[in-house]
Order: sequence, then C-alpha cells, then structure tokens
Amino acid sequence: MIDLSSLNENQREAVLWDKGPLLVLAGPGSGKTRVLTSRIARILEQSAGQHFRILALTFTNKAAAEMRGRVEELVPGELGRVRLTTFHSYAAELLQQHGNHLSFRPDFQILSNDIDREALLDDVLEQLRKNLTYSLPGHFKAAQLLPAVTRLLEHCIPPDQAEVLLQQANVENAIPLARVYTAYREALRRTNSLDFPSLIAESLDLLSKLPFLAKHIRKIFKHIFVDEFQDTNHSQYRILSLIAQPDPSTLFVVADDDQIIYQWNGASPKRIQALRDDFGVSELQLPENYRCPPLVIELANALIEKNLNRAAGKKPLKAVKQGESDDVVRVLRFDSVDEEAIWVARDISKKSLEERASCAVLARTKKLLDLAGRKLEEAGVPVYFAARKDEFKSAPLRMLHAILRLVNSKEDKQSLARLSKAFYELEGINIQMAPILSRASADGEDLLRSWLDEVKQRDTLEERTRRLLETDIRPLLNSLNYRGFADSLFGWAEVCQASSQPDESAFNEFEEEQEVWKILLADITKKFEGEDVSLHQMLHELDLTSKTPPKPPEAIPCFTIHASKGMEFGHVYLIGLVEDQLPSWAAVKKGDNSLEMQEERRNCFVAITRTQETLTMTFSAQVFGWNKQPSRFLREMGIEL
Ligand SMILES: Nc1ncnc2c1ncn2[C@@H]1O[C@H](COP(=O)(O)OP(=O)(O)OP(=O)(O)O)[C@@H](O)[C@H]1O
Repeated sequence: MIDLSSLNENQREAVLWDKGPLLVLAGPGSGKTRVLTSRIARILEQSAGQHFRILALTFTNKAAAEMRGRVEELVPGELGRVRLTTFHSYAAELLQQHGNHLSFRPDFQILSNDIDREALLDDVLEQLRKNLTYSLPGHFKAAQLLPAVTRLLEHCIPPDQAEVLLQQANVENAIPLARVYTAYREALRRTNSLDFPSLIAESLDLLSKLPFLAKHIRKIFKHIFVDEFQDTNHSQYRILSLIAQPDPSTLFVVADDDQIIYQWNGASPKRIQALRDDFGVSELQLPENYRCPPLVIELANALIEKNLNRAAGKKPLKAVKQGESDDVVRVLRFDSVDEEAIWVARDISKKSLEERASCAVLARTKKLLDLAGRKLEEAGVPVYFAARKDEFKSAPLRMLHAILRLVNSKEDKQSLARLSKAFYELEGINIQMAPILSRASADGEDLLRSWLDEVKQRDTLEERTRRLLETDIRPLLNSLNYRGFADSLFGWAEVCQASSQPDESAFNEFEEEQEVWKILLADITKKFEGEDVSLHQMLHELDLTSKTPPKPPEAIPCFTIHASKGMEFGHVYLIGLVEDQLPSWAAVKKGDNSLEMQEERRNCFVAITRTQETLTMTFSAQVFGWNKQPSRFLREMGIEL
C-alpha cells in the first residue's frame, strides 16, 4: 500500500475521493503535485492487473516529466498504464492515430516556429494571388497576417463559417481574411503539417466529427486528470468536454483561480464556472500552504482578497510553516532601476554559494530582468534565463534535426536548406539547393538521398564525414534508428570541433543542446514506456518541447513571473514593483477593478508565493527615465511606504 500518512486531511480526501467528478481548488504550495501523483499511484495500485489506463493532462512538459518521476517512485513499473502528457502532445497523438479521417498522415510535420508558418502562409498568398478570382488587398503580407490566422485557429473557427463570422464581427477585410485562413488550413493538410494552434483545432474537429472516437478514448482511459485547469482556453475545454462526457464520474481536476495569469491566451475565471455547470463537480479546497513563511502568506492573502471575481467561498491560505523572523520580508526603495538592479546583484553576490543556489530574481517584464541579469554578471554571478527556445542553435543539432525531418518528410525543402546551411558551417562545403532539387525530381529520389549523393561527390570531403554520411547513416535510412545516428553525428561533430578550424560560433551551445537531446530521449522513453517510439513520434515530441538547456547549478534564475509559475525558491527578489510595470501600464489604464488589473494582482500573488524563506521586494522612483509611483500592490499587501 502506498503511504498516505504524510498527507494532510484535505490532501488525503482528494487522493481517496471516489464519489464522482472532483474539482480541487489548490492554493500555491498546497501540494497539488503530491495529490495528483499520489492519487494516480493509489488508483494504479488498487487496480493492479486491470487493463484500463489513466490520462493526465498538464500544461508543460516539465510538469509532466516531474509527475512521471514521482508516480514511478510511488508505484515502480506501473507507468505503462499512465499517459501523462501535455494538451498539445495528446492532440498530436490523437492526430497520429486518427488524423487519416481528416486526411493527415501519421508522420505529419509540426511547424514549431513562426518562420516555417510564415513561409507556408507566403506560399498560400502567392497561390491566391495567382488565382484571378481572388483579389487580395495589396498590403496582405504573411508576417502581418499570421497573428490573425493564429487567433482564428485558436478559436477553432470552422473554415466554412469564417467568412460569415468575420463579417458579423465587423472585422476589416473579412472576406479576403477568411479566404486566406481557409487556404492556410488547406495548405497545412496538403503539406501534411500542423502548427501548435491547429493541433488543438484539428483534434477538436476530429472528436466532434467522430463521436465513436471519444467513446473509444473513454473506454481506454477510465480516469482523466487535468492539472492547472485554470490555464485551459476555450478549445482545450471543449476537447476535455468531448472526451469526458457523457460520464465524467472519474474526472479529477486541479485548479487555482488565483493563479490565472494567461488571460491573454484564452484562460478565464469563467472556465471554472463552466466546469461546475457542465460537469456537476464536487469541490474540495487545499488552503494549507507548505511553502511560504507565515508573513508571506499574510501579504498574499491581503493582496488577493482585493480581487472581486474569485471562486465563491475561496478560503484564505493557511501557513503550515511556523516561526517568524524580522528579515523574512524586505521592501526597498531606490532612485533608479540601475541602482535597484545593482543593489540586488550585490546582495546576491554577498551570499554564500550554498545560499545563492536558492536565489531567484523575478520581474513582470523581460526588460527589467535583462537589466538585473547584466548587473549580476557584472558582479561575477552567473545567470540563467528560461526563455522558450523553439529551435536548436548549434550547427550539429540543427544538422541532426534537419536530417531526421528529411527522413520523415521526404520533400521538405525548408529542412533541406537548413541541412545545407548547418553542413556549410561545420565543413565549409557549399551545397546548392537547385541541383539537389532537379536531381531529386529527375531521378524520383527523395531530397535527403539526393543531397547525400551530391555531398559524396565532393573531393574535399574528409574521410570521417564520408563515413558518417555513407556508413553511419545507413541504420537511420534503413530502419529509422535515430538514436544510433544521433550518437554518431555527435561523435563526428566533436572531432570536427577539435580538429579543424571551423566557424567557432557553429558550436555555440553544442554541449548544452546535446544534454537537451539526451533529456528528451529519456523523457520520451518514460512517457511511452513499453512502446516503440517511432521517428515521427519522437520528432513530434521534439518539436513540441522547448530546447532551453537545464539550469547550470551555480546560475541564478532570472525569470519573468510567467516563467516562474509552478516553481519555488529559497530567496525571492521581486523587482520593479512600480505602477506601469506591476501592475502593467495596460491594467493601470483600464482601472482598479478591471479584468486586467485582477490578472496583474494574480501575477503579483504568484510571484510572492514562490518564496520558501525570504522575500525581497524592490522599486524605484525612476524607471528607464520615467518617474514612477510604487506599486499599489505594496499598499494592498498592507506595507507602509
Ligand atoms: N503534506 C505535506 N507535507 C509536507 N510537505 C508538503 C505536503 N504537501 C506539499 N508539501 C510541500 O509543499 C511544497 C509545495 O508543493 P507543490 O510543489 O506540490 O505545490 P503546488 O501546489 O504545485 O504549488 P503551485 O501551485 O505554487 O505550483 C513542496 O515542497 C512539497 O513537498
């Protein structure tokens, strides 16, 4: 039996709950990860020998990987019965298995960056302009149109209704925009590719069109879990509704309405109400906070109670940690942001290495964070920024990614161009696109084989490179052994790096990115435990995962509040607590009770509740040359200035 003795009463009730669908309102630091993983483990243990599975949807790969680790610890060897994944990865999986009903092949490509999406939209515009019956406004350009197309996709607007809906909404250029949108979705299908928003839109379309599919999913996945439910947008909610209805009795949702900070991305307090209305969920609260000192909890409660649209009956957080000391919370005023950042950097640099390791600098905006990062570096403290990284930067990893994509999508010209570019940076051999394309079309060969034929003809080719591209690549071409080929390519690249005089910058971040690659392979092995992970499945995971390297142990995290969500740090430095930063300028303009201001209050709430030991809040009279008032949130927390 798994041991539930370390759980508090509310946590235990949630883990053991079996009376229908449940919404757990879990405050920050209340142990929701512990509850989710213990509940999954409890169900697995009690149903040993049965074949049903558990679907648990999270919002980040990091959260999913962490939970897989904890479940594995609690019930070793049972992970094969759990699909713990993100909404987007699950959507990709659905489309791999059933996308043929919408004319997608399982090896579709995921367009993970805007450059590829824009290139496709450019093709679409060119085709539409060639077609004389379509007259597009002269100013229609891919880069400007992409955000509008993204919004339509995010709202899952059916292409055949786009024209009417856009006209009804009085959108400028409604008819041509609808045509571009329809043509873009057709182009995705034609090229067998999907971007992030269309993964969700097409999955929703699939589930809506094929009711038997939702039924089939419910048969396999007897239990459905959703973590961070407050972040779901309308389309994700509709997907959940389709798979959980008509019998949501085993639905288990964890949410915190006080941590909705993705309103701009479609999250809304209304979603929790919709869950109550549509699923008749029972509710349980986890107000106990294990993370923060009591004083921080006091400030957090005082702040968040100023928000008007909180869940009815929401209990204040209760600090489990005991004991007070004077310097748990510090509030400091400076004349300028430069002084503010320099002080924070000095304060951190004075700490022992051990204490430093648990510091983090948080800010609402990237600009302030960059300044603090620079000052830390000047004080000799290494820093770590966790910006999302859609593509690899180093030439060896770009070359690997392009080759794997070309094996999977044989006519992918973008990957061919990327392969040639990376190869040139590594070997100094220039392979032109035109001869490859004409050779491929004349011989009926795929692009990668054509490229390989062209490279092998070069007299200047080093022996080791010939071996990589003639011999080592064979297992990949013949049996899709991507793991083995990646190892060979890394070995080859390391020799290149050491032995010739390549462009040094080609190897920037090479080591870190090899680490990212290894972590990804380990994660997918766990995620698809007991299953063979095909090349296209692996590429989908790779394209859905940020390539941000793990934090070096000695570096100080400098995170925006959004990036810090779900984390905890010993010593939190929250900088830039001034009007127009936190709260943002837009929220200040909208007024004190606006939805925007309430979201900013939640941002501040999320930031301060990352604290395990001390919280330092700073602000300045001048921010980038402008006079600023201290943040109203300081006053709302009851801090006298
Ligand atoms: N019953 C418990 N006994 C002791 N410690 C606990 C208990 N429950 C949770 N914790 C600890 O509290 C901390 C916060 O837990 P966790 O990371 O699961 O928080 P969370 O609810 O996901 O927070 P957030 O919403 O802020 O991300 C962790 O360090 C965890 O180990």
